[in-house]
Amino acid sequence: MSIEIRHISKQFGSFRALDDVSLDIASGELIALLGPSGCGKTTLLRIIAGLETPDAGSIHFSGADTTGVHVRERGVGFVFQHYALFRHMTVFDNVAFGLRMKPRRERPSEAAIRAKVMELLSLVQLDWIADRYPGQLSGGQRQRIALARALAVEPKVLLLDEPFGALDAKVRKELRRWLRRLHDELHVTSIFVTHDQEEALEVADRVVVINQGRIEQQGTPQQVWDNPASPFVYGFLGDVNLFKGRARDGRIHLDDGLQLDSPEEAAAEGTEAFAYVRPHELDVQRYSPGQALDAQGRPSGLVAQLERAIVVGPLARLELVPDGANQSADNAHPASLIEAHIPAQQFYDMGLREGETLVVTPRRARVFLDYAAGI
Ligand SMILES: Nc1ncnc2c1ncn2[C@@H]1O[C@H](COP(=O)(O)OP(=O)(O)OP(=O)(O)O)[C@@H](O)[C@H]1O
Repeated sequence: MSIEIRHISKQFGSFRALDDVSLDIASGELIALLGPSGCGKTTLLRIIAGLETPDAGSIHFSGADTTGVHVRERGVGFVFQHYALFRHMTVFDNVAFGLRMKPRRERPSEAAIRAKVMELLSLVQLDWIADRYPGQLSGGQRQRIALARALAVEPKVLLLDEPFGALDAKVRKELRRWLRRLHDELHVTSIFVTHDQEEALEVADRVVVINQGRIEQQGTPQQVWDNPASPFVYGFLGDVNLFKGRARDGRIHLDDGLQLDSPEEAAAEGTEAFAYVRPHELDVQRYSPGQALDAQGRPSGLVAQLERAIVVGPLARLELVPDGANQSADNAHPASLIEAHIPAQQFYDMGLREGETLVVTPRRARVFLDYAAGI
């Protein structure tokens, strides 16, 4: 079943939680709604479910307007972060609940219910705990049972609101891989709400980034990661270094003296510019006098002190303080920390020490012009 979201707006008092949101979700797709706390993800999910009424706009399931359809009639399954299972019922009875509550003429026989529940429990790989009570399960097992219960009534749409939010990092990782495999088997149109970018990028076919009640960007995980549409998305999808500067003579002059190519649209002289560089996009070399200049005598990199190095596993995270001597005279901004990520092996091979002077050079930068830095 496809879902079409058309111009949805929602206010709570004077607060605008959703502002003209439109989105098409294809049948069988797994979409992640990603954004910071309070951006409106849950409100959108609740409107799709029919638990909340929009002030404006409409929701269509496979082309049919469902705006006035009651939540019970929408064929939606839910899994929430704290969707408590019935504590006094066994795992089996929890999963069977929705089937047993069906009107008599739609209700399967007890034998058919048993077969269906056991099939679902084996799908979530928990058929061996059918007789246990929720209090005897781990958090991850409980969420898998909650998912089996949601799937029992064969929903046309599955809505998951931070389903793994309360679990520890390792279990979360296992469960999201498991959810992805399950989705590949079942192909139920699913919407997954999370504020965790790694989770969204790993699980979803398509990621929809929401900020302050509006969609900032949508695309495959690769598309949004490679080409963030705004400073907000850039900052939200991972660590980033922000360098400020101005457009001059067709190039971007950073406050640190470094020059970058201007973005495609011609930058008006003097326009404020923000260059975003991910920590792994910085080359790091040991400094020697004169080395940080290009053939025209312009800085080719930023001279900075290695203040701290954190080496964990295969990665060395370097915290660098830009060298004031290399900054242009009109620099009004205080030096901020630069973070560079290099392979741990390179760190050891170079024999880097805290306190040394290094040169960092962006291999790639994304420049946004005259744009309030959204991070
Ligand atoms: N019933 C309500 N009454 C008043 N304000 C509300 C109500 N529901 C949500 N809000 C506000 O609307 C905004 C969006 O809330 P929503 O729950 O959709 O955010 P979210 O992106 O899901 O955040 P989180 O990740 O923290 O759950 C928040 O500022 C919230 O305080």
